[in-house]
Amino acid sequence: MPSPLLPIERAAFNSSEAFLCTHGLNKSVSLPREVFWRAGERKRIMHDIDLSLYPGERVGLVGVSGSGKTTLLRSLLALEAPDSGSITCQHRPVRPASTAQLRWYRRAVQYIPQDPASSLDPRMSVRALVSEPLIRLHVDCDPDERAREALAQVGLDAPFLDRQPHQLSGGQAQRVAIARAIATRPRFLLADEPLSGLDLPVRAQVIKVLKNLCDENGTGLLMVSHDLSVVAQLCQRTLVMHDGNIVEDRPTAGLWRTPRHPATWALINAVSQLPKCALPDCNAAEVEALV
Ligand SMILES: Nc1ncnc2c1ncn2[C@@H]1O[C@H](COP(=O)(O)OP(=O)(O)OP(=O)(O)O)[C@@H](O)[C@H]1O
Repeated sequence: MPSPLLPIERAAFNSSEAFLCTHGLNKSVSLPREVFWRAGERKRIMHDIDLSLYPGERVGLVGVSGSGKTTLLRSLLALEAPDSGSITCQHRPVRPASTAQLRWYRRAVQYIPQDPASSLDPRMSVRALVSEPLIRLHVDCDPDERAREALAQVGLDAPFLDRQPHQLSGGQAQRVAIARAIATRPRFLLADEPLSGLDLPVRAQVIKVLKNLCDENGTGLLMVSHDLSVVAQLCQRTLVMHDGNIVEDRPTAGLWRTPRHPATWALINAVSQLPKCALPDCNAAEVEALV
């Protein structure tokens, strides 16, 4: 009988077609010169990254600081150009380009920023913030109606439409940032530490919102996080980055049970206590046996 600890296995995703793929992504940067007459050395920050993201899956991207997570995320967002390799979304190439050229991609793949306090324009109302991507990306809909719908999906009711960012709590601001990202009804969300800076109860609330959204809308999620316990609560699959390489790419529960790379060990050891029932599809006793 299969263990209830095993969430969706990799093979299950392979049966459907990948939504977003990278092939052989490489990027290097120049390090500062040590002496002025010698050129600075180059450091590779992405090494031959091959990655497939499947519709509706929730994937965590973890790794210590400087391992290359943000560089990969920014490349997937077409905000940064790799030195070599390709990114495709449903077989269409994705490259940094003008807003007009990338309109199709921005509608399909949206970004949830780390810090809503600095990402939400303080002069705009929640209504304007959530409907702005709809207008900018020429989405065929009533922006006001879609903004209400997106807000309702993150558990905020209509009176919030007329508030401004300074009238929101941290958790409400992050939910507005999520509403803004889902307003275009994207197929995939790319999130950079969306829960950092939130206290534990608010974090649990936002995890629930994200999980429900992905389940109800069939939206996929790739979430960068330093915190493996957050990834364990939300993601069926985890990618571990180390020195610009993806060193593990496995179902989250398997990764916790039998980490294969020292970088994964280090991350697991950094989590002092995993909340009960944190892993998707397993019970409290099994979680306790793991930690
Ligand atoms: N434009 C740049 N010039 C020089 N070095 C860079 C540049 N961009 C990134 N780096 C370096 O590349 C490495 C990877 O950076 P990146 O921000 O992708 O890591 P990260 O895993 O997201 O880190 P963190 O978790 O701290 O955000 C780091 O050593 C960083 O200093």
